[in-house]
Amino acid sequence: MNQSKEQRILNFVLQNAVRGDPCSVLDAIDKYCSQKEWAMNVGSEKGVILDKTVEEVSPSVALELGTYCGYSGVRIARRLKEGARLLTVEFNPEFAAIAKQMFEFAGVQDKVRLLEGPSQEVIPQLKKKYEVDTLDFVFLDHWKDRYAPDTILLQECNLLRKGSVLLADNVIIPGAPEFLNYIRNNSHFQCTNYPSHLEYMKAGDAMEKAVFLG
Ligand SMILES: Cc1ncnc2c1ncn2[C@@H]1O[C@H](/C=C/CNC(=O)c2cc(-c3ccc(F)cc3)cc(O)c2O)[C@@H](O)[C@H]1O
Ligand SMILES: [Mg+2]
Repeated sequence: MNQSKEQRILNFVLQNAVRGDPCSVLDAIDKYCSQKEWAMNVGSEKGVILDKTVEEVSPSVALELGTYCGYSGVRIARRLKEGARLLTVEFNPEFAAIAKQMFEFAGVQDKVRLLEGPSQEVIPQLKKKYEVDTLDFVFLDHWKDRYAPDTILLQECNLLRKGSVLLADNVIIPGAPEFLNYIRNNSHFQCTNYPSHLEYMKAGDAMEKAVFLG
């Protein structure tokens, strides 16, 4: 059976990056996906916005929705302080297996826990099953029509506290209009838009940051 694109990305990392060096893993993925096969990693340009937000928040507990191959999970984990952890949610078993190998090769596996399943099932389990009190940072990069319902679910599950930061990818391409409409018209959130470009392309994209005001 011929390999998937995601398997080819992982193989390129295993053959071209340095084990235990997260930056070399990110560089290898960006090199492969800009030169060989496009893939929906947040990429290096929007990745800098993600880096800066993680550094600014300095989260103890971070959540990512939509692990895919693990690119943004590695990007976030490499910036986490000692003892901090990233919970990342992925419902596609093949992608989850790829991402786990990506985290191990990058050497961030002790900071990252991959939770397999749909976000709408995993989020209500975070407090009891995964011992989460509240989330300091949430990166939304899964199906775009899930951003709004999952933001509502996070609130219903009391997982956000005053100052929790949400960062959403792709609010221009593919777009998340329902999410933008919800979050920008909600007095409990302070929103900031960060214009950028679609990963590995010239087309315009943007990220949206939303700080929960409690
Ligand atoms: C409810 C639920 N629960 C758990 N895992 C879930 C989940 N919903 C999705 N997932 C998982 O997350 C990833 C999905 C990511 C979706 N991202 C995009 O669709 C995306 C698309 C583009 C894009 C831009 C221009 C184009 F022409 C084509 C595509 C760029 C991007 O950056 C994207 O993120 C994928 O790994 C999927 O299995
Ligand atoms: Mg994305």
